[in-house]
Amino acid sequence: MNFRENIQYIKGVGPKKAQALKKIGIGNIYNLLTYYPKRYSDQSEITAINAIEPDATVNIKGSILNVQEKTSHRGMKIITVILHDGTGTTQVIWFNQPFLKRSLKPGMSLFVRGKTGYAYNGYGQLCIKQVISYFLLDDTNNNQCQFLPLYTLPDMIKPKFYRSVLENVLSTLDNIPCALDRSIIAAYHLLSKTDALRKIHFPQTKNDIKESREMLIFEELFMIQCGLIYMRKINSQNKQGIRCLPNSNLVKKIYKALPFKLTDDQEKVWNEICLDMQSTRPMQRLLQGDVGSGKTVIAVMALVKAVENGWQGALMAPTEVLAKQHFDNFNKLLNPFGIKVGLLIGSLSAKEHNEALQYIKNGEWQIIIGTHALIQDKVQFAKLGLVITDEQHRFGVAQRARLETKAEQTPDVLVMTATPIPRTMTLTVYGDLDVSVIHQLPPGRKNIRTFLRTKNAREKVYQFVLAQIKAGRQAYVVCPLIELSENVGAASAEAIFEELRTGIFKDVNCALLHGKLSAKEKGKIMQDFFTNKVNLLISTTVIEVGVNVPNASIMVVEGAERFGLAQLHQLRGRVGRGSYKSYCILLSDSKSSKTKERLSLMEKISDGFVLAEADLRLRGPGQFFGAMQHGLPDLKIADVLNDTDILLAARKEAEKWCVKKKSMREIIETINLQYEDNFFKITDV
Ligand SMILES: Nc1ncnc2c1ncn2[C@@H]1O[C@H](COP(=O)(O)OP(=O)(O)OP(=O)(O)O)[C@@H](O)[C@H]1O
Repeated sequence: MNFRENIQYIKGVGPKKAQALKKIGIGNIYNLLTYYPKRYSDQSEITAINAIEPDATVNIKGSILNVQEKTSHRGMKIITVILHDGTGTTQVIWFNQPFLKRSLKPGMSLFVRGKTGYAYNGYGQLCIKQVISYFLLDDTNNNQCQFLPLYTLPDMIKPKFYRSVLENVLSTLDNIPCALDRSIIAAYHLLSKTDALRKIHFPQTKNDIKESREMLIFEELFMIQCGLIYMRKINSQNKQGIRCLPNSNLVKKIYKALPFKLTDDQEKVWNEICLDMQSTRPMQRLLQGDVGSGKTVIAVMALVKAVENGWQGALMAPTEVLAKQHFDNFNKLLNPFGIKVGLLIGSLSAKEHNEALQYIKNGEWQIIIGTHALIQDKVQFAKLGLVITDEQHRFGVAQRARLETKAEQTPDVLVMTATPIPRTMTLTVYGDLDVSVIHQLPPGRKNIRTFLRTKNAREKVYQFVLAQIKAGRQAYVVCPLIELSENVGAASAEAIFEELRTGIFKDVNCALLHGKLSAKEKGKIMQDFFTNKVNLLISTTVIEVGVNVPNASIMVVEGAERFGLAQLHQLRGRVGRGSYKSYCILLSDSKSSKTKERLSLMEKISDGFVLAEADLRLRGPGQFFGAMQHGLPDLKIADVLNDTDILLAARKEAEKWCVKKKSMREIIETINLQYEDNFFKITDV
């Protein structure tokens, strides 16, 4: 069987349905097999119609008494089925699926899983308002299993059809590539891959679901670990890295010129980096440190070390605001020592841009700070020896790799992140890197006092902000994006800006910062904020990463419920960066007890790692990972938080297997099949 065969050619699919399936990532047969059910509906758990409660998800079974089609005043087709089960009758409502009128007939028996609510018809009857899945009970296909797999499918693809396609493919399944060797399958008492795939899609018992999940989770985590270990091996063994000498004059002078003494953690990390840079093995290191823990100074020292050894160093920041900030700070510190620092960002004029390219190419610039602009094809370095990416989760692994390829010899790579990543996840996300962590904050930092308040307290909160500003401090007000689109977010920030600027803060210099502004405008506003010309900065999350204004001591977050904890912690890290007592006030009117619980963790926990762990537990890895844009392929079935035991076992096996070159070929074939060559891209085995 050719697992890469286009799904379009499977019996019954055709071009239109294939297109719809492609949108959810199913382009070929292998994708189809590994598109796993989101959940299972236990069909034996049937709710009697007279026991239905509002706002619940229920399974009901009954016979159809009547099928009606209506058109709403907005032109939407509504199909209403009256279903009777001996205890009572209820309506089941579908929108815009007029074809149901033909397939559902009085007298037929129907299974429906759906959300309950009150009908819009004015009589307020309880009904099934949102159908999740349904099928006719006389349909033998569906009657067979107690556990009905539920998939997220496009409207056009009906669950019944989808299952028939799957059944068709599974019935002819042979020789499916499996990353796990027979000996691992036996040692861990796992199902064979073929059995696991059959049972995950067509389980007969609860145990089938459990066993098939175990096998597929093990295989998935094993593949990710093999990929990461292998990438690291290729980087470290086959490539000759550059070798720096032990620290000499320049590094020592700049170390002395720092306005503070490094913390013990900073010292430890600096030593680790020095050792990496002094070895011929290319450095591949992740530097994790909580917000404000002082990672930047470590980056500066590493860049200087590269320069002292005759190399160029590049630092790639996630935003122009941040690149500019680093550029200004680095220049202040390094210019007196004759080190040339340059800036390459998208908003340079054509002339400046060309000059920058020239200076990078001829080696005049020794340290180059930039954004994504650094990875354009046009950028050529004279002698790139060190690549630092700041906030790597905003780039992908692939982008990091692109910057590395701009060097003739394999450069040293340092990835910095302020997103505290729980330990179990570091292994999954950054399994290809060595890890250094700065836990300590610089001395003298005061805890940022955090409060959760409702909108009733808003007036009082802003009075407090005003008092702080009058005392000479600066403040941030962060507004959420209403939709995912930055456009809409700008509108909401705009409204708050207008309200504050013309109201309570009418005598204060306010500015509005959001993603719709040009990079130049953004730069100007940030400059005015750095120099205290602007006292109150109203902003969307553009300011989230890295901005360092020690005089800013208070932050108000509007609509705090819209942010994840990790993100709130990042935002909060913008204050408390100097010696002033600092505050973060979260405004939220959310009624949800879960949301309140989540936000109140911010009041209690100041350690970013502890908070990230809590966030992960509350929101689940999907959203946590989603927000991080980690650059790894989405896990198809494993959940790194709950599957920690399997993760550790898989890691152990992966380490053993990656030593054997011969067996790696098969594993990598499966990896490339599962992730469609778009993550690991391993060809050279
Ligand atoms: N050892 C130290 N002693 C005193 N102050 C320090 C020390 N290290 C760094 N700082 C100062 O602490 C502030 C935060 O440092 P830095 O910007 O490097 O943090 P960061 O880890 O990059 O934070 P973020 O992730 O939020 O960008 C800066 O003003 C910096 O000058």
